[in-house]
Amino acid sequence: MIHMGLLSRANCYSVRRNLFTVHATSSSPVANPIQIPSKDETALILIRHGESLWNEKNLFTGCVDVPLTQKGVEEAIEAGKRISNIPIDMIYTSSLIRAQMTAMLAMTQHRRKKVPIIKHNESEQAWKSSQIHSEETKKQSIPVITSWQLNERMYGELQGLNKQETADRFGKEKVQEWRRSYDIPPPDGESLEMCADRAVAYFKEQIVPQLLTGKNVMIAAHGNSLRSIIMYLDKLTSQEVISLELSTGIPMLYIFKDGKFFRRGSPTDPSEAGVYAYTRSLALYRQKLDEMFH
Ligand SMILES: O=C(O)[C@@H](CO)OP(=O)(O)O
Repeated sequence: MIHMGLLSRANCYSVRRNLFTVHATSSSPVANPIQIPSKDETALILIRHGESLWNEKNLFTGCVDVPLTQKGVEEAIEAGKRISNIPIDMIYTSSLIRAQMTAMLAMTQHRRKKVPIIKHNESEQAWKSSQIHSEETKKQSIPVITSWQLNERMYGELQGLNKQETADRFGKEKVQEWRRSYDIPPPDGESLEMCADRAVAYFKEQIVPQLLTGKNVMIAAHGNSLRSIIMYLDKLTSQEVISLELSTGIPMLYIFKDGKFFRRGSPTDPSEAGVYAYTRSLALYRQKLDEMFH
């Protein structure tokens, strides 16, 4: 049992990180600590970007394109170590720099040392100009596809506002409703449902076909675009998704087998790809810690 009163700030942080890599319910421990998918399986890694400069300042960020902090850089490198043994054939990121930085920094740690290369798809000319003309070199590279559909939920008129000040002004409940409810959008912004309409559609149309052809995929994206994808993968209800909280920079692993997704839960040590807080009690615990330190 953890006594929060006894925890120093530093301890709390590490407890929080460990807490969110442990799944409190279902999935059994993974027998193989390296978690390499077997032949008829492919890996899907989801990772929320590391801490950004606006996460640090506690500002609503949404689609504003803010880079990582030093801590975010370190989180991305740490995440890379956790997944360094898992094969990756394709990377999808949002069009925002914090997700792209996270993917690239994580890949610096990968055992296979393949080169992640951004495929410029903004125009036919850009695509053509970035072609590689050696099959051998292609084999040693990992295509990185960037897409706005994986961007963070657009936070509308809240973008740039301080989260605490907004809660003081509009009330904690209202702000929590904007931040976590499924279908209530913040003023002039996207609800999670609206974000899911583009992110999950993109996942089904673009990413699932890659998994079906045997490619191992990593997605580096955002708190809410990933919450919507996880909601789809884990068949969470609009009520359940309210409690789903994603920490920055913790990679999560799914195995795709026979057309189905299996979440790899309960990692056997803290250096492995983990899972996020899925239970209401863990989410509430995290909220308490957030309130203590923000
Ligand atoms: O500000 C944002 O864009 C998001 C993620 O940092 O915030 P929230 O925690 O409300 O989803």
